[in-house]
Amino acid sequence: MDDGGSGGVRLLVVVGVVLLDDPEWTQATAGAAANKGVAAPSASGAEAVAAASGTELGPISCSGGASVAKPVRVLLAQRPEGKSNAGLWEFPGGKVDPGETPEEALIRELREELGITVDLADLMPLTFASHTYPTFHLLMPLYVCRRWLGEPVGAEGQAVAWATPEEVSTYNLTPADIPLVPAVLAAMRYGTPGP
Ligand SMILES: Nc1nc2c([nH]c(=O)n2[C@H]2C[C@H](O)[C@@H](COP(=O)(O)OP(=O)(O)OP(=O)(O)O)O2)c(=O)[nH]1
Repeated sequence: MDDGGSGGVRLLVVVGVVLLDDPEWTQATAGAAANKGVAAPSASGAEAVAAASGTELGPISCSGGASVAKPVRVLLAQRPEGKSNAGLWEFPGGKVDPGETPEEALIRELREELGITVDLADLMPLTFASHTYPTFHLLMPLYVCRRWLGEPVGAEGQAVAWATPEEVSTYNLTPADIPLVPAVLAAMRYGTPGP
């Protein structure tokens, strides 16, 4: 088959997640989460991650006794030294192993990388990345998740940070992730269908 003269491409399938700490969603579904025995992200946990990663929390200020709503935030992970794209930020996830579905791979990666447990029903497809790197072509389905069990930490030593919509574009993202930003911001600002 004609491959366009490129000599063939090595396709790498990776899954990623837009993990959202969404205070409005958490309030709206706290009962449902409790019924399922699955914890929605707690503010204290998110604050702990932010503190550990040196990230400033978004504005939680009080004026005349009225509290200002906390912003929705997305979890970004920094690629460690010694790996490709070291120092750049990405969405948590990783490669799909042979015999795995993308969702199985993502659930496994999130347990290994962040120490959290995610239910298949809480993974909503958002968009995908399709990007040519020098040695492979990356195809990455990107999911949204607003509910998980545990507090996300950089379980493999990687830095993690919670970013507000305004902060997302201040992070140096991997080249494949830059075109994903509008869809991620849309999910943060306007929500996505699903649980
Ligand atoms: N998980 C994840 N990977 C991404 C993103 N953007 C992006 O270019 N990638 C690339 C980086 C890696 O080459 C590959 C992910 O594979 P991996 O998470 O198993 O990475 P790895 O460091 O173990 O692999 P490698 O770079 O050593 O080959 O996809 C993203 O947002 N999330």
